[in-house]
Amino acid sequence: MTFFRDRAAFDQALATLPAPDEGAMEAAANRQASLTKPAGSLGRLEDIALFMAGWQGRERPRADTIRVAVFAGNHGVAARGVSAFPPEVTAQMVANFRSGGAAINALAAACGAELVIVPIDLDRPTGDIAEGPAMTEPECLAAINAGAAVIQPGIDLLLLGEMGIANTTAAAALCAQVLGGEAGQWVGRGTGVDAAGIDRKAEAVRLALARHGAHCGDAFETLRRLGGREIAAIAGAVLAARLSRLPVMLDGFICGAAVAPLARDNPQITGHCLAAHCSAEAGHARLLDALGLEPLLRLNMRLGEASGAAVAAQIVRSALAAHGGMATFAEAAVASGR
Ligand SMILES: Cc1cc2ncn([C@H]3O[C@H](COP(=O)(O)O)[C@@H](O)[C@H]3O)c2cc1C
Ligand SMILES: O=C(O)c1cccnc1
Repeated sequence: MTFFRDRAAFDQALATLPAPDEGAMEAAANRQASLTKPAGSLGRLEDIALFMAGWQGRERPRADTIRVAVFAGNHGVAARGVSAFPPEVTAQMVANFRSGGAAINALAAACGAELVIVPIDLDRPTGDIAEGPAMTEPECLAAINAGAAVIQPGIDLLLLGEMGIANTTAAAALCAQVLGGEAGQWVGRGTGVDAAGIDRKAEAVRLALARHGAHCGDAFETLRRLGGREIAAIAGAVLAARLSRLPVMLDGFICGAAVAPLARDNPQITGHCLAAHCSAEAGHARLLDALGLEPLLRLNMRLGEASGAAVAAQIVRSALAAHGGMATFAEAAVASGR
């Protein structure tokens, strides 16, 4: 499916983002104020209900149909020894997702979500970003469109995640490029590399920035040069979701890094996004801060696969259950406060 015909269509969409439905948010806020509880006593659950109301355009938003999309891609930079696992694991984990044995299978089932697995050209790893661009323009556009293709009518909330051995290195490169700072501030242990592995990651990021830094003029070019197929797909899904006013739950460090180039071009892009959690990956807290996203959870997770998003979706469900299901002061004949 071609959602974005060419890169100009992608740029155009990013430049003209729709806003949430203010009328629905106001109606939801009025409803919140009438529910049998002290004002504000459900804390961030109330904010989540208003957020969902605004993007769904409903006073009582729903989280009945939750879709989890996990994108997978392989990375040329893996050859530099930047992951604790070999690149074959990407395809092996895709098989595991399909047979139901991964963490995301269990966690998606636990939150009643439908799981969609999107491997993108696993037998064609991206170029090593330390030596050249990750993707050609058609490859990057195809990956972005593979991401956009998971958006369909009838979804209430979209959870995004990824699988791609070595993708914490690509994510660190994106962060260093877009947000600045030393490579060493953005690289972490990923799947569990040792100190020498972290040094190799930082060196790969330094080489990538030296090669591409001056050419990353916009989001598309930054994703094309430094990203990866699954990362570009996440960016495409986030942007296409926005055009349909579909709220999105971002998973961990790699998901956030996929959004960072978009946010540099248009900071409003995170408006329809929730950050599920702050992962244990070194740069994630700083990245969330830069994106202006307050994570819902801090569970010391560092898996990816949308695992954190699936856990956090339960909080959205709870928020909407309270917002939609509680009685008002008038209905319950409870005296309201002064
Ligand atoms: C068995 C297994 C399952 C995973 N599920 C997600 N990841 C996570 O680890 C990878 C990133 O870490 P690095 O940059 O160190 O390779 C990504 O595939 C990410 O989703 C996994 C990694 C492994 C090994
Ligand atoms: O933050 C994440 O999502 C993450 C961290 C390490 C490895 N894979 C994913």
